[in-house]
Amino acid sequence: MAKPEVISEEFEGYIVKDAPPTVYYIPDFITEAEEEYLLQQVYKAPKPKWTQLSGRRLQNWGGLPHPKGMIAEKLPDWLLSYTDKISGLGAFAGKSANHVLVNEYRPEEGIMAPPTVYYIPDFITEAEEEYLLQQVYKAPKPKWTQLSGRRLQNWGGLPHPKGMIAEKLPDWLLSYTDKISGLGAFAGKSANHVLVNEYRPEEGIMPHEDGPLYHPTVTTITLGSHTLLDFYRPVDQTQTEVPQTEESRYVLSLLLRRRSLLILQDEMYTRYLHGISSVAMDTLTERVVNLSVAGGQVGETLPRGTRVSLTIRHVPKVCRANLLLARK
Ligand SMILES: O=C(O)CCC(=O)C(=O)O
Ligand SMILES: [Fe+2]
Repeated sequence: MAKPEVISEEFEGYIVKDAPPTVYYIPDFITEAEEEYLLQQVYKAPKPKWTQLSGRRLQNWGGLPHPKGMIAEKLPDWLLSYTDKISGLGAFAGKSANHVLVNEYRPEEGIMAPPTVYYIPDFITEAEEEYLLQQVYKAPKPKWTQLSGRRLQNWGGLPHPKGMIAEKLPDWLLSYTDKISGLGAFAGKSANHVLVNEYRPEEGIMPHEDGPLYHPTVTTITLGSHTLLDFYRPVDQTQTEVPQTEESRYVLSLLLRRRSLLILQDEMYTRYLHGISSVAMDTLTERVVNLSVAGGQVGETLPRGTRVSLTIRHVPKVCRANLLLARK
């Protein structure tokens, strides 16, 4: 292999041998005082600057990278002096760094996400399913919101960028949300929000992302009927030659049987869109990746009944005053 281009003479001694020839590791690049200063600045950032992921939390500086172009924001001075120093070493081939990600890992945390899909068949019993359906249909009519293709109930408060005004979950939901939180689905936090969706046959939900207001874990209890939850790659804005149909972006499906629990985390949640197609019957294919646990044969068709799903989540941003009221 050709001798790597050394970005700056003074680093020649720091090339990591046996690694791809583009790795430099520089011990004591900053002093102890600088380390302390940078940590101070990181922890001085306002709370909303942090995004909690499972296994780490992060701050994004400089703008959100996007296929169509980042809407650049000026880096704060405390970062600029370091990014300029590193750019000055030629690390970016004469360009300047304009983006910084701050990651914080506590002991036992890490970036290697654990498997991100859990499917638990028969998470609840038939009696529990019946009880939950009864409670859902006992809710007063105004609790329902009719959307095209489904109707829903919102419990726990309305998630909002400024913070959710939390409302206490009713006991019939709390026993299940607590059970799921107890499994560690929300990295030690407790679920505080439940969306109830009702789909009749031929109803569904367009491929979508759930957005940044939720902890990156979604857990779903399925009641009444199975469905297929489909995953899609987002539209690739950098690729314009070939039209990107829904079909070409389709990745895989999960069969959600009634009484099952689905736990989706991180990548599955942040990288792909999810949706349910508006059909009366589902045909199982080899792209349904959990057939062996969910039970089903490729080629089999399953007629849909009315499905009620409980989408259980943790909304990290809650208005403080109401947090106290929301507690038992
Ligand atoms: O019903 C489901 O399982 C999915 C619901 C969903 O994706 C949502 O409400 O955001
Ligand atoms: Fe969703």
